Amino acid sequence: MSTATPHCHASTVEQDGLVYQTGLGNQFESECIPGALPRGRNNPRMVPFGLYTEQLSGTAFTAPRAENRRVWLYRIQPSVTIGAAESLPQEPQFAGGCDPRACEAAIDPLRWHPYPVDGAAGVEYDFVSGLKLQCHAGDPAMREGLAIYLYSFGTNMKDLQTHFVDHDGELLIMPQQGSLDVLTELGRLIVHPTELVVIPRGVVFQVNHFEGESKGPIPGTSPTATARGYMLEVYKGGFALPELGPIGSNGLANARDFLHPVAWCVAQSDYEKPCCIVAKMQSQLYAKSSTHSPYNVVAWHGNYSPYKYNLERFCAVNSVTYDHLDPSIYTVLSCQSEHVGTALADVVLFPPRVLATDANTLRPPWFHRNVMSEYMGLLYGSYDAKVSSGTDGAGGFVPGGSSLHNAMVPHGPDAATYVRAVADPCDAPVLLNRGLAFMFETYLPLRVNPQALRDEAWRDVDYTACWQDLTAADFTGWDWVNGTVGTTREEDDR
Ligand SMILES: O=C(O)Cc1cc(O)ccc1O
Ligand SMILES: [Fe+2]
Repeated sequence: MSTATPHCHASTVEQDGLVYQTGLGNQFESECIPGALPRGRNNPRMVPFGLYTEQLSGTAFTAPRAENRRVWLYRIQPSVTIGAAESLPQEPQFAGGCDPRACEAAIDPLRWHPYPVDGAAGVEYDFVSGLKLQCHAGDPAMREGLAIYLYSFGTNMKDLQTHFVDHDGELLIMPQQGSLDVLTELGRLIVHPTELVVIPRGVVFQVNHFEGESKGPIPGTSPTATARGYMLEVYKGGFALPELGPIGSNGLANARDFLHPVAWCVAQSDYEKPCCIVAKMQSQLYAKSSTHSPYNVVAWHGNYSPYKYNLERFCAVNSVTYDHLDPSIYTVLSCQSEHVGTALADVVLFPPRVLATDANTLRPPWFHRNVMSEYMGLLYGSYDAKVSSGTDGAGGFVPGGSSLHNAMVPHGPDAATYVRAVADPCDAPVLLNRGLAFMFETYLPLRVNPQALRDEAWRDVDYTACWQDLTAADFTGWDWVNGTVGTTREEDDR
């Protein structure tokens, strides 16, 4: 019999000097002052240290157990002590001068360069005022739909003493350039490019530049540079891991790679400082002034918490025989609609991977028209369906850029990619690692911010030219009258 002491690995990890709790969907608990978290019950009359108990729910009380999300917060003062709200002018936040209801239908394939923020002007924005609505569907008042934004900022929210809370939706933020220091009621997360962070509906948070070393594939991004990236807001429900079906119980994004913060409370000396909480409700912005910090949660337990995930941990599955499969195999997170298998929003990754299909498979994506709308972004490098992209200096689909192929809108590989792929003998598997692209896919047709349609410095107005060199299949000499009559098909013509 072994006499060795068994090792128990606590399910926490350390990164950038912070501790995170691992998993997704499990019940977490954390206290930043020992003894602050009540044991054995949720709302004792005598709370340790005289803290106040507050429950924050993310689903209806009666939602099925598997979907039910809520967190118990033990805080210095309850959230209701924050002052009354005053409405703010609609502009410039969230709309970039555009009411989501004023967004326009888009029927052509669309592509954008990174949002042009000129140096000095860009620095003036913080995360909230630097949000630019790009596309939108549905209505937060009906809890149906989503919105897609770009963000860019040079100013820290902490320097303005501002915080943000979204009553409308769960937020998924993907930095493309510049690491983020995200402070939330439940704790702090450092988020680097190639990671994503999810902020549940109703959680107060603040986004600042990370003052440590900015990581990710874009080296040398200094803390004072403009940070930029993408943000997806779902008006209904929240994100969860996709079902795996016949893939089995492992693969794609593994639950243990999701990192949740530990309780983090502002020091007593910094607590009573006036600040402003910007709140969004039904696409309208409000300002609430507070005499104290919202980061006063000393302990919490539950399963409704922000989290981050490193996209480089994604375990991709693909065809190892023939044919290019549907991109749903790369789903990281999904926000389902009532219709089983149909997403309000899928977050899909195109990770570095081996292409191992046989010699008679066209390796890039096929031409297609999809009932779902496809919004794409590029985190670094280039994307395999677009030769005219990335580092060749020719513009096209570049890091920080984006594209939209709305419901049923035709698209596919550009002409240069197609010609190159047909000529490729595909006689061996290849490692495809030229970049990292992602897609937000939704069953709703999207409407576009009119500015995003008209701003010629932002929109890539020549996008559709990339398909114009696809020449017609050549049937010269074919007898159209008699040619097809009575022809038989070879049985196995692969
Ligand atoms: O349009 C795109 O580039 C995204 C995409 C990629 C793919 O491999 C298959 C289908 C698809 O929509
Ligand atoms: Fe597509």
